[in-house]
Amino acid sequence: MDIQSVKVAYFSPTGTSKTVAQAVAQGIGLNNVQQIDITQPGARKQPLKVASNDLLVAAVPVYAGRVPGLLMGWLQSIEADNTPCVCLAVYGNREFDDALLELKETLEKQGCKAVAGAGYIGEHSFSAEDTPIAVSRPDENDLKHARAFGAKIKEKLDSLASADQIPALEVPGNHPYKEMGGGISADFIEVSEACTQCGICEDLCPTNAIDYENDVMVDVDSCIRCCACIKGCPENARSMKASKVKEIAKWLSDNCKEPKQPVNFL
Ligand SMILES: Cc1cc2nc3c(=O)[nH]c(=O)nc-3n(C[C@H](O)[C@H](O)[C@H](O)COP(=O)(O)O)c2cc1C
Repeated sequence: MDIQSVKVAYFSPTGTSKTVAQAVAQGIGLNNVQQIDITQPGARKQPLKVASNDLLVAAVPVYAGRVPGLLMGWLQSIEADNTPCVCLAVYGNREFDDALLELKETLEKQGCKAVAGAGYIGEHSFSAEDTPIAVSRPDENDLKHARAFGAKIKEKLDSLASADQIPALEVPGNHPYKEMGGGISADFIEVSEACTQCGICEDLCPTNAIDYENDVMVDVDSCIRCCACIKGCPENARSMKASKVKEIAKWLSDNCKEPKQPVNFL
C-alpha cells in the first residue's frame, strides 16, 4: 500500500500513551509523520480528516477497561476514507478489558480499516511512591517491542495492494463493553504548602478542571482522575489524600505486581 503520511493521534495526560504511539510510529519508519495530541480540550475541538493514503496510529489510555469517555465525541467526528489504522490501548498493568475492541470498532465506524492493534503497559496514573504500579513503564524493552511492532505493521502494509485487502482484525474484548465505572468521588487530591501557584497543573489538565488563580484545587465535577496534575507538579505539591481513589491505588499496587507484557494483533 502506498502510505503518504502517518498521523499519530494520542490522548495522554501522563505521557505513556504518547511514548508508546511515538515508538510504534518510529518503527513504521515513514518520514512524513504528523503528531495529533488531543490531550487538551482545545485540540479535541479540531476535527480530524484522514485520507486513504494516510495511516492513522491512535493511542489511548485504558480507563476502567474502556476508551476514556471524554474522547468519544472527537473519535466519532473523525472522517476517514478506508484509511488503515493502528489501535493502541495503553494500560496500567491490570487489564485492558474492552478498550482495544472499543477503539477499533469506533475508528472502523468512522471509515478506518484496522490493520493492527496492541495493548502496551504504562505506569499507572494512580502510581505513587507508597503505591507503586508499573513504575517507569513503558521501559526500554517495551519501546523496543513497540518499534519492532511498527516494523511488522510496515511489512504488512507493504504486502497489501489496497485497504480493501486488509483482513478483518481480531482483538480481544466483549460486547456489551464493560460498564463505565461511575460513582467514585474525584475529591482525592490534596495540595501542600509547597505549591507556588505556577499554573503548570492548570495547563496540564485535560478537562480545564483547575483554575489556579481562583483555586489550586480541582473542580471535582470535571476531574477525570487522570493524575496529570499530580505527576506533572514540579514541586511535588499535589498528592492523593485518603480517599476511594487512594484505596484503589493501594489495591492495584498490592494485586497487579506481576509485570505484564505487550500484546500485538496483526
Ligand atoms: C480513571 C482511570 C482508570 C484507569 N483504569 C485502568 C484499567 O481499567 N486498567 C488498567 O490496567 N489501567 C487503568 N488505568 C491506568 C492507565 O490506563 C495507565 O496508567 C496509562 O498508562 C495512562 O496513560 P497516559 O500516561 O497516556 O495518561 C486507569 C487510569 C485512570 C486515570
